Amino acid sequence: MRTAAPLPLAVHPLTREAFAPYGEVVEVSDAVRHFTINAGNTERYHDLANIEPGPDGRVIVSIFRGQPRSLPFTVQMMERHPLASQAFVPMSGKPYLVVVAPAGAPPAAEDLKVFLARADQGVNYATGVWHHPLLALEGVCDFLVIDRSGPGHNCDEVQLDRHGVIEAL
Ligand SMILES: NC(=O)N[C@@H](O)C(=O)O
Ligand code: NI
Repeated sequence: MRTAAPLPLAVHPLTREAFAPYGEVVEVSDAVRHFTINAGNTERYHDLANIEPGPDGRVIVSIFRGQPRSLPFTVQMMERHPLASQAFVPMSGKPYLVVVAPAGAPPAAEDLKVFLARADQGVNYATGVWHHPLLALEGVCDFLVIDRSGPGHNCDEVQLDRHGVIEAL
């Protein structure tokens, strides 16, 4: 059977509103609740992400050191964590790519949404949201990762029938 050519995927700027169907954006913003603490020294941007450890789960904090991806990048697979959320907060001062699809049935290439995240934006994938594994850019990058430790299977992977391709930023 002839395999369809990969579907070109547009790259969108990451905003809280656009990412809302997939989870939260962790960033400084006047649109989020914030207040001054520490005798005026510090501004607290409060409660930015819904961290869900899931049944019998424990929230853990890890660091992922990702090798940079090169463009064009072909999206061949997606994964989800059916039990818990997963957050990535960049630590290396570089942008990165986020590829997501709504929770539920395994996605087709047409369901994929690509965001370019700035170096000062983290993301929290809500439980079950399909996403591509870490897509670092420009160099080796560290990310603080907040996700789950606990019993049960918490990572489903699917191969896409039709691939997507991110040609350029
Ligand atoms: N496998 C693993 O912990 N990493 C993925 O979940 C990912 O989203 O990068
Ligand atoms: Ni993941």
